Amino acid sequence: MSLLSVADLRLTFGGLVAIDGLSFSVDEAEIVSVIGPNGAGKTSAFNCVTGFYRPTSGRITLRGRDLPGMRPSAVAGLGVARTFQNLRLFGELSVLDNVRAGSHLWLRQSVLDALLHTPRYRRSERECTEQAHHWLDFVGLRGDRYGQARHLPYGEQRRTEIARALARRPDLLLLDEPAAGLNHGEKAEMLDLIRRIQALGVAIVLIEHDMGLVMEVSDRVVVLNFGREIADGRPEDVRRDPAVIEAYLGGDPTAMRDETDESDGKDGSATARKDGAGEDDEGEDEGAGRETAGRENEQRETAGKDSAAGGDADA
Ligand SMILES: Nc1ncnc2c1ncn2[C@@H]1O[C@H](COP(=O)(O)OP(=O)(O)OP(=O)(O)O)[C@@H](O)[C@H]1O
Repeated sequence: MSLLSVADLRLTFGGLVAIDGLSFSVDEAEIVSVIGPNGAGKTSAFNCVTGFYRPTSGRITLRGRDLPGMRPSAVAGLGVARTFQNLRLFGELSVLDNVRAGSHLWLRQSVLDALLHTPRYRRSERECTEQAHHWLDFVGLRGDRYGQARHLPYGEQRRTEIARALARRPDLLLLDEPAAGLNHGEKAEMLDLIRRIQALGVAIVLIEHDMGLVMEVSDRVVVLNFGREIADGRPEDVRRDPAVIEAYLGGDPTAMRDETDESDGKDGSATARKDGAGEDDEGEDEGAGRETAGRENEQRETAGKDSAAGGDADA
């Protein structure tokens, strides 16, 4: 049985079909990348798996257990952790406390324990802090872990978010554009970190625009275009698939080469550039319109979730 199974997933927002019949599975300790142009439905798929969105139809199961309808906290409790495209750290809290927030899922203490500072409470708090240090070491955090998270450089904040997700001890980790905004050296470190997470036995679903990283690290690649799945296979097969080259890269086969050497900029992806979906191109083509709509909706979603879901910022 697969760890995660997504079958015929469909998600609509009014008349807009964000996901149109997506099916894929992820085995234990496997790395599956989900790629596609801006607005293809990648983050929406993550949101369906993690309980942030309720799919219109289709099935999502984790070790055979149905997920749709569960709250994000319940999905997290089953061993699914995620990071966000736009970082969601608690900026005012220390780096360490951000990661401790991930470990709290495992604490065995009651409100009474906390109020009375019982030995059990002190023991579990100590364990939580040790765990947080462990995961910060694991991700290779160099910055000050006692300072406020918002003062860390961007790349270090990304590592902190991954440390917090790992502190939940997930079986499945969903990483939404972990290399976005990183420079060349940081991307190489991210690749190494993803491999080390896999070596722990954790399965990873990766959304990433950096084709070099995707091709290097993935066991399988699923390609989405306008909500539809157009390919699912090994990286070397997917990069040669004519449908992928045509739909995703505008017919330019060289665009799927490792481009990490060519651009270190934020979202330095051939996809973003080649399909003309830049934010300045609003209304020029369908892709641009979808991206703009996506950003606006993401902001709405973020605002809504942050207030509605409370602790879901760390879900
Ligand atoms: N909450 C929402 N309300 C309305 N439409 C939404 C919402 N969330 C996503 N969409 C729409 O669904 C489509 C897919 O968006 P999604 O963010 O999943 O794409 P994506 O592939 O992750 O894009 P990107 O690479 O830019 O992050 C877009 O057209 C987007 O505008």
